[in-house]
Amino acid sequence: MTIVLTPYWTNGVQKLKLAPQRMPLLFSPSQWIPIRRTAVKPKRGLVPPILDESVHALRCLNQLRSKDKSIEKYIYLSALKDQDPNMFYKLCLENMSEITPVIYTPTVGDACLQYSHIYRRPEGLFVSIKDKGNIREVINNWPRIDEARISVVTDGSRILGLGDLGVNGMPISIGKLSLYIAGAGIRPQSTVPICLDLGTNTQKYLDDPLYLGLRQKRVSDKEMTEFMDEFMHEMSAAFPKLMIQFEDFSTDNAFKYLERYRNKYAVFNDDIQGTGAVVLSGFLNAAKLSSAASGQPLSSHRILFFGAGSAGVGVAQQLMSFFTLQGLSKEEARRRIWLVDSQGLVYNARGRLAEHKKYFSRDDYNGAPMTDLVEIIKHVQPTALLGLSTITGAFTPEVIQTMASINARPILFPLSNPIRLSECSFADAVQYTNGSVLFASGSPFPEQQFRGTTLYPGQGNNMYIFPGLGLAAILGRVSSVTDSMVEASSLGLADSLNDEEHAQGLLYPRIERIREISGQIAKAVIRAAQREGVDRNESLRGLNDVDLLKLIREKMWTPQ
Ligand SMILES: NC(=O)C1=CN([C@@H]2O[C@H](COP(=O)(O)OP(=O)(O)OC[C@H]3O[C@@H](n4cnc5c(N)ncnc54)[C@H](OP(=O)(O)O)[C@@H]3O)[C@@H](O)[C@H]2O)C=CC1
Ligand SMILES: CC(=O)C(=O)O
Ligand SMILES: [Mg+2]
Repeated sequence: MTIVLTPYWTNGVQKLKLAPQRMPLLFSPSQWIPIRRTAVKPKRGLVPPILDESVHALRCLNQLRSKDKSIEKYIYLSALKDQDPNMFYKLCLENMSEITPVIYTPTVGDACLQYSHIYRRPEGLFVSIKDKGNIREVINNWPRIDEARISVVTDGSRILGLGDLGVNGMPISIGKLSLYIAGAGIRPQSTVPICLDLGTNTQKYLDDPLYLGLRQKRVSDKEMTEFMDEFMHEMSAAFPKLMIQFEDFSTDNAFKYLERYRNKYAVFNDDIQGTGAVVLSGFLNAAKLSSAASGQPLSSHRILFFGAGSAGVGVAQQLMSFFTLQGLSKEEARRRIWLVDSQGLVYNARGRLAEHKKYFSRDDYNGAPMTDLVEIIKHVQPTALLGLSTITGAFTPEVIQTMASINARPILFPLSNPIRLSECSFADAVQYTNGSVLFASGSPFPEQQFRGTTLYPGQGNNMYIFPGLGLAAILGRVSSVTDSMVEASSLGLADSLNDEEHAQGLLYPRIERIREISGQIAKAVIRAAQREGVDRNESLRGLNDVDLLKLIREKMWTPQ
């Protein structure tokens, strides 16, 4: 333990105090300075004579656009957020569709891959296996404990579809929280990005002299569970008002720790539940258009998942409610879903299966393993093909054409991230279905011209869900995040398409409307929490819907 000069702010004035610190001056200004600091009038002579805010926004935007490489844009925006958070979030809000792909997928994937090389300054909290037994001490170093409300926690073991990146996963926690702030007006000082360092099994990083994490293989399951139990206990003790979002844990641990903590703490897994909710929402809109074209009822849809990890199975679980909402029983809903993993079609007679695949494993097929996707499509006759496999280009022209040959409007959702791992591009989906495709991808694709018409791709990404869900958790002071709350977020999103978006055949609303949408989602989620009795903010219970929505909007932080 060392004694260091710790900066703090009082009445807009920076001061220093002597304080014991484990991590001396480890925090960037945007984390320890109250955001209102930029409102303090600078002294004469310390800024240029004419510094108009709106002109300065244009100046920042021009600087951003002058960079050729996405990673350079990421680095620029990261510095801007550190130096002038108000300007950063103002730019985000005014240019959502341009900036989201830089601070989030796909570019955040590159930022993670290169994190140890592009690293400039500390941001977020690192808790390592070496801290086991003393985790409270590390957490107590966080400079704004009382203000913390939302944390995104990753262990870096499955970052997007890029594999085990170890401590290089920190930018995913940072990026998700930037979207919480931009998308739902969570106060910046309420957010806590966390990366757990439990080692990495990626040799390239262990050999990299610049790697920022521990040089050791991942710890055993037993040691990780002991660590996680201590971490969760200390987090809830230090931050009693915090909701935790688990992000990009490898599939087995994603399911394990969600089940272990979901009834004890306010936690939610973005890859299982957030992805499930966003896909259910887009699927509800796509299925209506598909059924209108085929004349078949909504309940007759058949969904084939290519990829059966945390995301694939999480979405499959959530899509059960698509069918139960149409009046089918759970068993009937289950039978309308098929999974494919790296060994092909998932069915009981195939042999031992991972626990998370068992529920959807088919008992109506006993033949030889079926591994060819075209053959599987011909066997299943799906109306929808969803990709969560990390296999680039798995939806080949033949796969897409086969889907088009059996459906008037095939639903194709290649959802793997980042963009280079997408199962197909929007251009291919349009070309090989003759423009009939109902499309959503995990990362954004450009619109396409087809026979004189502009066709728009959807972005089926959990970024539409978690900001509103998190805002609801904070305002409703929920004790846990229930399945009904997750479903409510999905239905709230599905309902948020406006007339213009409907007319353009969109499956998701335009990202520019994210604040409005997050407000609607937050309202729906708070109502669900109230119905289930997990809300602890009694003052919201007496509000009618109009007043609740008004209050939600008033509570959103806005850059000054
Ligand atoms: N759009 C969104 O909002 C989100 C997208 N995702 C994306 O989903 C992807 C998957 O994530 P996650 O589920 O956690 O990852 P996993 O690695 O756990 O799952 C991948 C799945 O794909 C299967 N698979 C791998 N190779 C093949 C193959 N050749 N043929 C068929 N199936 C194959 C795996 O099979 P097996 O089980 O046999 O190993 C596994 O079931 C990632 O790219 C991630 O970015 C995740 C969350 C949100
Ligand atoms: C979007 C997201 O959470 C993922 O790809 O993991
Ligand atoms: Mg994720």
